[in-house]
Amino acid sequence: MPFRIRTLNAISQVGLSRLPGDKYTVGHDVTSPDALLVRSASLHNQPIEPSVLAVARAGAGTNNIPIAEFSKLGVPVFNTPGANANAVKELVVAGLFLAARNIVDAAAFAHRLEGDHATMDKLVEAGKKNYVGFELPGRTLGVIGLGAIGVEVANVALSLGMNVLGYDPGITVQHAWALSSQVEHVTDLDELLKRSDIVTLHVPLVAGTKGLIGASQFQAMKSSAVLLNFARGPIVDEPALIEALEAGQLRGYVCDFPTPTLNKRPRVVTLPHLGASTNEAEENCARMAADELRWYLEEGTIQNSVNFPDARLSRAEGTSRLSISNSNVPNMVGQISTMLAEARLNIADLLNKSRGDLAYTLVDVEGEVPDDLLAKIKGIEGVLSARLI
Ligand SMILES: NC(=O)C1=CN([C@@H]2O[C@H](COP(=O)(O)OP(=O)(O)OC[C@H]3O[C@@H](n4cnc5c(N)ncnc54)[C@H](O)[C@@H]3O)[C@@H](O)[C@H]2O)C=CC1
Ligand SMILES: O=C(O)C(=O)COP(=O)(O)O
Repeated sequence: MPFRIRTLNAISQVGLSRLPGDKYTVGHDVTSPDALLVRSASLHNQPIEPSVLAVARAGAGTNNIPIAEFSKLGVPVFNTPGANANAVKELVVAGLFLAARNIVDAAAFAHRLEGDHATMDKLVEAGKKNYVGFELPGRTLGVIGLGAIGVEVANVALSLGMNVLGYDPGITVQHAWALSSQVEHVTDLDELLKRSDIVTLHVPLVAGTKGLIGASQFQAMKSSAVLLNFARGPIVDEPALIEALEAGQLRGYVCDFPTPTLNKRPRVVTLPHLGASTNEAEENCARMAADELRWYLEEGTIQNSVNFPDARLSRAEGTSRLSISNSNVPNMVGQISTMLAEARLNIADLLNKSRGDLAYTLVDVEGEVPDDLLAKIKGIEGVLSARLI
């Protein structure tokens, strides 16, 4: 039976082509899916179908996915780290210039001009003084969040002649290696806010980052500063943002997330969530997400999950593979191996990995695992999901 994958959002064909037709049925209208392949569509407040074994987000942010709910059901959620970072970085660089040169308002002014050549020339010369900007070299950029995107933004800003401050209490070793040593590491968010001419956000939207930039952060910032938000709308407290703009505490706001309140506001530029919308990024993300699902469905391999540990076990020949998700509590492997021993099944290989409250076990068993034994394993207290591959 082919695996059934339901796609939500438009997923690049380049990625979908990694799911061969003889093994996969893929589409928007696939019923009883084994897996969901999603971009930004929200899975919150939707029933989780019992057929779902895995979820892949073709992209970075997983705030549209109820990860805790999927964890309780033993369902890994995958994302595609770094696959769209260059696309976002390029739009953030555009955002720096949009802000520094008043490009959106200036272009709108030019677009509205009417008359013959001579009239327009006069209007241009009279109007351009309203759009005088500033240059980037020597200005300070504060980067909040130094992950795949933040690191790229910080490094490119140095090449534009900017001074760069970086803040990320949870920076990974891998990203610290990729970050230029010329980026000044700041451990106090307020210090970054006080010293920056432009602040750019590159953190995920989670409970701890909702409203990360609020009234007191706007107070800390220079009144001439610009805030860029290509991460997620709710990371900035919108009422506090409006107040800061109206009180002259903030020069401008450039973001990727239009809202009814922000639209058409002076000194606010909203783009329609375009950060990852390049052919290259869409292909990278879709390819990676499709591979992650394929590896998991066909081999039980876990790579780039946001809730489960990485797990890979080379397959012992002539074996049946059990893929088991369980609570990270003592004696789970003991109970599983006892059941296999009682059924006179020999274990050829076994892998057990944990992450937080969750653990994942792959067991290669010599011979066939009967359905009633699989049902018994599923019935062990603490086993969240189990299947035979
Ligand atoms: N506009 C768009 O189309 C796109 C937006 N995004 C957004 O950008 C976010 C970041 O993406 P990546 O860089 O790929 O993710 P990432 O996981 O590589 O990096 C996120 C970084 O933020 C840091 N962080 C978390 N909480 C923090 C806090 N309170 N203060 C400072 N740093 C904190 C983490 O330690 C991590 O290093 C995504 O979660 C998503 O929301 C991502 C891709 C496209
Ligand atoms: O990867 C992310 O976090 C994004 O925000 C990209 O969203 P999208 O896939 O373009 O809907």
